[in-house]
Amino acid sequence: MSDGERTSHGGPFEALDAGNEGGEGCPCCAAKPVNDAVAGDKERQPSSTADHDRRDTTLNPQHLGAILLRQFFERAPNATLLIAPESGLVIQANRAASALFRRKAQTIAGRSLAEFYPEQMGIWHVFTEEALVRGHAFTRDLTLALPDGRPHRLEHMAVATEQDGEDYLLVTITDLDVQAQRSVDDEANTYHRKGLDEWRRAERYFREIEREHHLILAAAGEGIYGVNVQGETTFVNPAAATMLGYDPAELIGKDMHSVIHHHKADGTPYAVADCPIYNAFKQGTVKTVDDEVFWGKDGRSVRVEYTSTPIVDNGAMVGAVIVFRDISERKLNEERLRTALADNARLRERLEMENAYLREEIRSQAHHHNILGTSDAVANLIRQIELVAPTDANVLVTGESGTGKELVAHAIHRASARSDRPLIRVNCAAIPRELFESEFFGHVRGAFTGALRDRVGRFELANGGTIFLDEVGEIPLDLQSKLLRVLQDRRFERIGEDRTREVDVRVIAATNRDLKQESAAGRFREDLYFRLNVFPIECLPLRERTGDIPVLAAEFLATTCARLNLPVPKLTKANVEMLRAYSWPGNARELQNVVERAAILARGGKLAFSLPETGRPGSATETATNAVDAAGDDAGSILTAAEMIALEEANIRRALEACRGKVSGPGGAAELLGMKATTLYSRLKAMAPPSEPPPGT
Ligand SMILES: Nc1ncnc2c1ncn2[C@@H]1O[C@H](COP(=O)(O)OP(=O)(O)OP(=O)(O)O)[C@@H](O)[C@H]1O
Repeated sequence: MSDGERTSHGGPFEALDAGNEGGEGCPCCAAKPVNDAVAGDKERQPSSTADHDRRDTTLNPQHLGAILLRQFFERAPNATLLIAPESGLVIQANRAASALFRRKAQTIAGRSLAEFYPEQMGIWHVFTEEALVRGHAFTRDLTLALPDGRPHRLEHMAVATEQDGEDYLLVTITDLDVQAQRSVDDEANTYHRKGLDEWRRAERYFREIEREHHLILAAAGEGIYGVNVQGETTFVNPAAATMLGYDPAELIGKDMHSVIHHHKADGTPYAVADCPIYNAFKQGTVKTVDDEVFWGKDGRSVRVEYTSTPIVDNGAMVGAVIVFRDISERKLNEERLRTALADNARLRERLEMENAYLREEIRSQAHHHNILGTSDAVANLIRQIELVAPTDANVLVTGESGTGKELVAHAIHRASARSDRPLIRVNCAAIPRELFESEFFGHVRGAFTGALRDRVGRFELANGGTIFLDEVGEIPLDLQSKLLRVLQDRRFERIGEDRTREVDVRVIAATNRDLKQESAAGRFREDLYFRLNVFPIECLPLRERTGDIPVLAAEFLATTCARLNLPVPKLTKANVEMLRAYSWPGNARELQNVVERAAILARGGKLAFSLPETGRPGSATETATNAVDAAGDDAGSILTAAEMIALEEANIRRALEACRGKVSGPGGAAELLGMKATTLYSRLKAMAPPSEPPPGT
């Protein structure tokens, strides 16, 4: 069969094609246009059957349908063949088929399938049979012999129909590679679209976050600014700008250190190299500074605390963010509080001191009277006091208990240039060993258990005045060295405090011990002894200056009666002699007690002294009493010093017997004798053993 014969083969579109080239003889050419779409093509030069069809203006619906079908066939994107299965000829091929077969459509129509599918006709038969039987079929077994020789993966799909007793197949050929590529492209498109959407969403999200961050930065009460690695400001929040009195625009891009951080609070220049903000990103560490100044636009300094945090981007340091707070108000309040607390502490100390002074004042009232006495001893004593008082020399007053040592200390202080400052007495015998240091030098709160608050020591209280260390021989050895230091250097520290305090104090010490002997025995530091004993004053016992007894007795009687509002009884010569005859182991204090008791017990203006029992017959005491009795109002027999000592010792022994050997405390011999326990102990030490009979017995 020739090409010309093959193209003349009829088919479903044959009626449309036959004799219609150029539109001649077309039954619908004279008809009116059916629609604008078809009419719209009129202007185009007809070049094909389809163009001719478009040019038609009057078509009946069947004709139109046929034309449209033909056009759809022509323009279908897949290669499509109209096949007569019985003859195995291609009746028509569309443009896509022409493209696939790499041949003009006209050269495909009318040709045998065997030309295009050589050696595959068996597959074709099976395929067409199936399509004819089932109405449709598809296969991927057929391949095309194309000029490029490239294997094409194809899918053939056939739909069967019948016309005028003839079977026809419409075979659509899909290039599977193209289809696969389309799927890939489509998938890629989908991904692309999705990615684009995702990206837009992320962009929106970040825009939102940035907006929120800006809002947060703007709303933050703290000043926040950022600097790049050159130290130039990259952003400033409104709070920072307001605190420093700038407009944010004035700070952006400027070297922040030289604008706001150029000097320290004391006015010295602040080198950039020392600036913690710069160091934050140079060293990659966060720096926190709790008290520095930033400088405002108007030149005023703003006290700030700030944190400089390095900003790292992709492993590289890109700058720092600085968050700061104006602490001027807080610092002011802290300073006010500190001042208030210091004032409070000062006030408390002053009150404490005043309290101590007042207590001293009350206590020293007892010593307010002058040193009395007509004896040479008292005259000598007063001379010594007058001599030493104006100097600042330390004084060591020695003497038995009750001989007037404290009275001497007060007299020296009163007559000194320090008299307008207090005299502070410390009874060293009354301080528990562990409290010595605190008592002397004070302590700070928490220095030891029970130190609930700061305490001023006695040395500090006496500053500018005099400290009277009564019973100085009782100071423990370990504290003696500290005492020596304050005497030498005039410096000391409160317990628990590093601060060294200076003090200007005159020291008057008193003791009934023989400190020389004590230091020889290693119980008292020799250097301290010499330090204290710059000017020694000895107070003689009353028994060695009995001439003072009348004056003292009269004074004690007068002051007692005045104090107790009693009539003043007459102190007779006999009374005086009786008093002179007694050995007065308790010295003036004992005399004072005896006189006081007698004043209270006086009947009808007559004094009756109740002196301690004199002891056994023939004893020195008895002798003394008898001598006084015998003398009446006249001067009687006088006891010798040895007799007096014997009398005193006998008296002490009797007191010990009466108290069953108890020396100190309530009901002890010291109380009975009217002397201090420490004095009694030193007396006992000096006494002969009890087996030895006292002289004169
Ligand atoms: N010469 C004196 N003139 C007036 N009063 C005196 C005299 N001597 C002592 N007294 C009085 O005797 C009492 C004891 O005196 P003071 O306390 O001064 O003695 P002391 O030696 O310090 O005693 P102690 O060693 O027991 O502390 C005081 O009331 C004091 O006024």
